[in-house]
Amino acid sequence: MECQHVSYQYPRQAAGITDVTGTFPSGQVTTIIGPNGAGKSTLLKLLARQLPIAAGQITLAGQSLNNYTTKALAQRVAMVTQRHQLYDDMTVSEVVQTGRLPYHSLLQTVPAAEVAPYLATTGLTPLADEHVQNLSGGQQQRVWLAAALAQEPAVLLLDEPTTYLDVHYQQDLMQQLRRLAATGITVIQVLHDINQAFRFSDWLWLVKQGRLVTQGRPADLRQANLLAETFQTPIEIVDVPRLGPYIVQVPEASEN
Ligand SMILES: Nc1ncnc2c1ncn2[C@@H]1O[C@H](COP(=O)(O)OP(=O)(O)OP(=O)(O)O)[C@@H](O)[C@H]1O
Repeated sequence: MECQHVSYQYPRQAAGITDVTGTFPSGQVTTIIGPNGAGKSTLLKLLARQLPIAAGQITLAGQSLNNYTTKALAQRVAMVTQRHQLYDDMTVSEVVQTGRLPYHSLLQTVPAAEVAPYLATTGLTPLADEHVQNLSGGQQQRVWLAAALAQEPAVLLLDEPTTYLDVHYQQDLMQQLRRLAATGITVIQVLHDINQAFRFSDWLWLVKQGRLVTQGRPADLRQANLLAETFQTPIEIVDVPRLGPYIVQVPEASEN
């Protein structure tokens, strides 16, 4: 997936995305990082075609995103959604069945057995008949992931997927995303934890004020100055035994 000179502006707002050109390597995990309000979620929405680009082009497999029919796009691009009230009365299995809609005409015609593999890979098989509203935040997060995987997408988009997860499940999810990427899925996520981003990504996008500051491999972007400039806060990189380089935010020079 690629962005070429992509711009977008929210109606009657100065904020948006300005002239973004960059790549999301196939079969790899790309993480978009940057300060609050930088435009990370907006970028994901543009990649999912949930917002119309004002200028430039986004391409998927060499084709403009705009050339795909809604159904063809849903068979290729899936966004792991945030919690949605619409799903409250549905069972886990039913929500995951919605992910199969791009391949069927009606939800009623999606065979329940078709979602078994997605329930299994997300560890949800024992919860298949539970109502989504009765699950914990972390379990619900896995339901949204399973529904997105049921779309059999080439590109999987995730906006802050670790939000409701404890440290154990955060790590679990990051490893699962790496495994999905190894199967050929292009994973594109937004994370706030920059150390997690550096540790679990193949490729990083640094965004600030609606622009792509730079993109590259984590090892190449792990620079205190670059990160301090992007996040507007003093940053040092320290070496943690058994973990390696770790990015820490340090007090301003005037603080004690
Ligand atoms: N629906 C909207 N209408 C108008 N402006 C919006 C809308 N959504 C976001 N914005 C503005 O666009 C800019 C980018 O927002 P976006 O949510 O993409 O940033 P972000 O990098 O994901 O931020 P955060 O890290 O805080 O989640 C912000 O200035 C925000 O106020």
